[in-house]
Amino acid sequence: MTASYDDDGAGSTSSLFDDILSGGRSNLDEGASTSGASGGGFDLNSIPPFRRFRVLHVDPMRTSTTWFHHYAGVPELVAKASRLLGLDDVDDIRRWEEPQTVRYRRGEKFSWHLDALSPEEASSTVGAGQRVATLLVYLTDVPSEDGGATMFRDLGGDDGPLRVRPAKGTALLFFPAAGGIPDAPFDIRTLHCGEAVAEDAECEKWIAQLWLRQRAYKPSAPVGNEHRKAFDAIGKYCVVAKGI
Ligand SMILES: O=C(O)CCC(=O)C(=O)O
Ligand SMILES: [Fe+2]
Repeated sequence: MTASYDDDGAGSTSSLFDDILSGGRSNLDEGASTSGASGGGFDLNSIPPFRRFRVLHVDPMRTSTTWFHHYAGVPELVAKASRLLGLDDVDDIRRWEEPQTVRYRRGEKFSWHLDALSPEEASSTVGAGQRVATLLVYLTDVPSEDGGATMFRDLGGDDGPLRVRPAKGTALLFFPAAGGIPDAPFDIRTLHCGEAVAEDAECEKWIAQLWLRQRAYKPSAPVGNEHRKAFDAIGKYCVVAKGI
């Protein structure tokens, strides 16, 4: 279930992680926004290297913090994710939801949940349909004593849930809506959580994540985010996208 996210020559993966990390860590408190792309008296979209959109979760299920990115801000990530999934044309690249970066500080977590969307949302003929793949890239190492594992309740053994330990540069790919009970809109075996980072942890947990939908997805954040604006940049990393 885990896959190495090593580069195959298309660019430096570690610099991608480092860019996300430095980009995410600086400016963290410079005007968070709950509902729009600007806040704190300036436009968050203007902050390099990634134009970001921060979501403050009101849901106690999730106490971490999420930033939404322009596709054009993380073309290497989108390109490599597309290659990993075998997506080979423009219409498929349009299926990605907004790339996101998530930070978990001490004590922060994301409780048990399914990534698959509700039957109503998934079966609607308008919109992008179901989430068919989750790609989660670990941007930091989190040692086992510091918690922070991605845990799958039903995929473990006698010792409890399957625990995927965050290791910088690795990725976790799973399919929230494939298989499982016939005709069900999700696979219950993918029930998972982001374990709380220990209260005395020395490190933070950072991940990047992407969700792939069945059909073309219309991004809602940050303002002005569009797949097509990233096509040229994606083409630098993704051979199949070069014909765009
Ligand atoms: O942080 C994790 O390990 C899991 C995150 C997750 O499941 C999600 O964001 O949907
Ligand atoms: Fe999830």
